[in-house]
Amino acid sequence: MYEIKHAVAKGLGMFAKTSIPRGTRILAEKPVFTVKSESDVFKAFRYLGEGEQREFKQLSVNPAGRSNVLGWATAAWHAARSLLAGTENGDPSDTKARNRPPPYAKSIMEFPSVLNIFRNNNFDVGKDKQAVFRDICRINHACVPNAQGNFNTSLGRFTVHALRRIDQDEEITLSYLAEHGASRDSRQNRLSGHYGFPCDCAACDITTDRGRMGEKARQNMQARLHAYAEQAGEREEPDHVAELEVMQDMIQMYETDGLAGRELATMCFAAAELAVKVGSRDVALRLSQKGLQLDEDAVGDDSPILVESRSRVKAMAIV
Ligand SMILES: C[S@@+](CC[C@H](N)C(=O)[O-])C[C@H]1O[C@@H](n2cnc3c(N)ncnc32)[C@H](O)[C@@H]1O
Repeated sequence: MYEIKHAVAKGLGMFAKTSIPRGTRILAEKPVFTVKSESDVFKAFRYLGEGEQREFKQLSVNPAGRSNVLGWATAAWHAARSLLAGTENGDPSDTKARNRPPPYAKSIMEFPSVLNIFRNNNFDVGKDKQAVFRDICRINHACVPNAQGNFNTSLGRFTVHALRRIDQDEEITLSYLAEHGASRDSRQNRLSGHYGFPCDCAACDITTDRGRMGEKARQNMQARLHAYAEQAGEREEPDHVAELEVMQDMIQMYETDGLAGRELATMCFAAAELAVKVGSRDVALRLSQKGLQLDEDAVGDDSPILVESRSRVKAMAIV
């Protein structure tokens, strides 16, 4: 369904080899390794096989990232700790470790580049863990992505689903951000600050009508949210009708901009709950069905996330 090839200035990227319908599971990949914190990265890396280490080292490096002096010092510290605590001469009670093959990477000097690659390529897989994947790590970011990645705990794999139809030869994109209503500046700051790259996606290109319209819609929405929050602060009781209107406008803004996926699904469920509170059962039904469809497209019907969303809708008792 996909191939990995050059994506101009972004390095490599993942492209559709055929037209991919909305909701399709494009891939379900097992992590190369999973860690709970950066200090475990070198250890995890050392226990990869030689081939896997080679593949890991071919993932993209971030020259502008946190490879500064402090970064190198932190890296060296983790590496030294990992080598000193190494199980070669380490804890004799760790029987699992004794049965493992010897680690391949032994040099502290290797660690800064390992950490840089990890930082540039890890994905959250829930329970405060991060993982690195062979193919998924080649998927570039877009602020209005056409696919979404989620960790499916029952499969033990990270899945990527098409959020809309993806045309043949179109680049498959994910969003590295958790929320998408923010202005271009704040998205750019977050992506440069956290991931070290200036985003060049279509939504960030304000030289085009598409980019400008999306930006204007976000700014209007933020002004609306701000005004609503100020009014709400002055009220004694919450005004659920006004709140529902704001949420519906926000949902509409996301949809008009081409955003879909779990964030929008969650907004639909929250708005449906408000609609139940104000007695608009039809609105609640429409919003909750939309939310379930968005979730199913983003995670697939074997995902525990969808099971949870279905229970959330069931608890609204609207059908
Ligand atoms: C997880 S990797 C994605 C795959 C990478 N392009 C490669 O060659 O392996 C993340 C890196 O890709 C590049 N990248 C991803 N999305 C981008 C975007 N929207 N604009 C510019 N660069 C991007 C950045 O260099 C970023 O640090």
